Amino acid sequence: MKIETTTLPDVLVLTPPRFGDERGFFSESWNRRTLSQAGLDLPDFVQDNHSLSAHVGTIRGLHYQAPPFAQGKLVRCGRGSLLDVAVDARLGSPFYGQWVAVALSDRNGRQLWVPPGFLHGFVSLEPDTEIIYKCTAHYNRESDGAVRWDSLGIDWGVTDPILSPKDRDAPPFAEWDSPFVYGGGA
Ligand SMILES: Cc1cn([C@H]2C[C@H](O)[C@@H](COP(=O)(O)OP(=O)(O)O[C@H]3O[C@@H](C)C(=O)[C@@H](O)[C@H]3O)O2)c(=O)[nH]c1=O
Repeated sequence: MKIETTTLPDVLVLTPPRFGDERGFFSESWNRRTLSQAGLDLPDFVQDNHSLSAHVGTIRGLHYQAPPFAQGKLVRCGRGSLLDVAVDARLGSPFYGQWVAVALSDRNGRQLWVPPGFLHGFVSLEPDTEIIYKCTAHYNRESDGAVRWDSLGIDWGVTDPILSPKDRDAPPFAEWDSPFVYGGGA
């Protein structure tokens, strides 16, 4: 298991080994014990999500659930490729408003750990891109929120993305009241 840091210290890139043979490959996409032995103990996961973005340039994000339903997410790409983005939204954090973008694909097998207190979003880079992610809290519709994708200077590589109505109407980061507090156990 390869564990890499990013420019945001709490956001990590995990790459489980793949065992390739003439059939393809085998990989343990999640193994609590292996991660723990590597020194990383993530919170418990209670929900797995899977979505398909049919077209290149689909952006989903930037999303969050407010406490006490804040979610940490372990994200990977099941098919195609995507640019996955995490934004530190914890008031008082030295990295507040900073973001990291990591390319995840079905080829590179990389996973992004997005902790609670971070906004999450992605753009699809290929048709029929599938994202799969484990969550540390259940979906709670009333706590679900979004921040405008283009309000943080993130280089998505697209200027006219496909968006849901919710994401099109989301407030810009500067006009949004973050419910997350640094060190507040978001
Ligand atoms: C997120 C979610 C949605 N839904 C329902 C609500 C709605 O009817 C339908 C589609 O929801 P959305 O438009 O919010 O789906 P989507 O835009 O894909 O939202 C997701 O985006 C990524 C970036 C995330 O990080 C996720 O946490 C989630 O916010 O699915 C659930 O039933 N459970 C869930 O956990």
